[in-house]
Amino acid sequence: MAPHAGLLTAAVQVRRLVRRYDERAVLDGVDLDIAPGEFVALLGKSGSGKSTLLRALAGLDSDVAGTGELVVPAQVSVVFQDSRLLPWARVLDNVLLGLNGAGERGRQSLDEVGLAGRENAWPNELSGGEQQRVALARSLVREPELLLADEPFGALDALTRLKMHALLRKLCAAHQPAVLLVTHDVDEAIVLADRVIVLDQGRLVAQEQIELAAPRSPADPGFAAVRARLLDALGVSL
Ligand SMILES: Nc1ncnc2c1ncn2[C@@H]1O[C@H](COP(=O)(O)OP(=O)(O)OP(=O)(O)O)[C@@H](O)[C@H]1O
Repeated sequence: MAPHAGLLTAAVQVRRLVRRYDERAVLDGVDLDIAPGEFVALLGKSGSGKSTLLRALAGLDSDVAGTGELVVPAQVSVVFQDSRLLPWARVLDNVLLGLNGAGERGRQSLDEVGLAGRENAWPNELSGGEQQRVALARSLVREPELLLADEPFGALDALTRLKMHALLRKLCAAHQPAVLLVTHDVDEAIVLADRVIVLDQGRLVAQEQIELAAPRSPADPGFAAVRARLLDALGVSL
């Protein structure tokens, strides 16, 4: 049996990934597999290397090349904390940026994120939550095999964030991308992910398979125990 048999089916395969800034290893030998369609949430203290890892997977950091193995699918979409919409382009044009002749797909994507009828709006006419919905539509219209999300709901109020959780769950069920979601919010990670991983000083130090039935809520039996284990891995004592 070849040592890599089985990994052929992984959407993401990272081995011994290292990223240094001025000799300091910010990613210090990261190994990570994400299966097709698997939703992985990444937790870690501020400065632990979460965004650095996401940027490496997004192909936005050429300096990690050659340090280890980094295999990602051809189609990768990224969503950030701010929507990064072009202010001078209408909503539909933002969704379709760079895609020719895909107007109908763009409209469908906007419908999927609850923005049917807003195709001709300008980004500054939308709320922060609506702008993030456009960013999700822009990502998903490309049918990514991997969706990378760096605190996509971090700037939203608590109620909007809950709605966005439900939306993201629905979109992931429909499109089945592999997902890596960076978040500071332990409950958000448990509610959304199949698996939660914890990064500390550039190393993956813990992981937790979330077996709780979906849709999940922090009030569910068993939720508090998972949260306690993750907080422990994060070095937070209550
Ligand atoms: N361009 C850079 N030059 C030097 N150091 C950097 C650079 N980018 C990131 N770092 C350092 O790498 C470390 C990890 O940063 P990173 O942004 O990945 O952390 P993070 O876990 O995403 O943090 P946060 O939760 O605060 O967003 C930090 O100590 C940061 O100062």
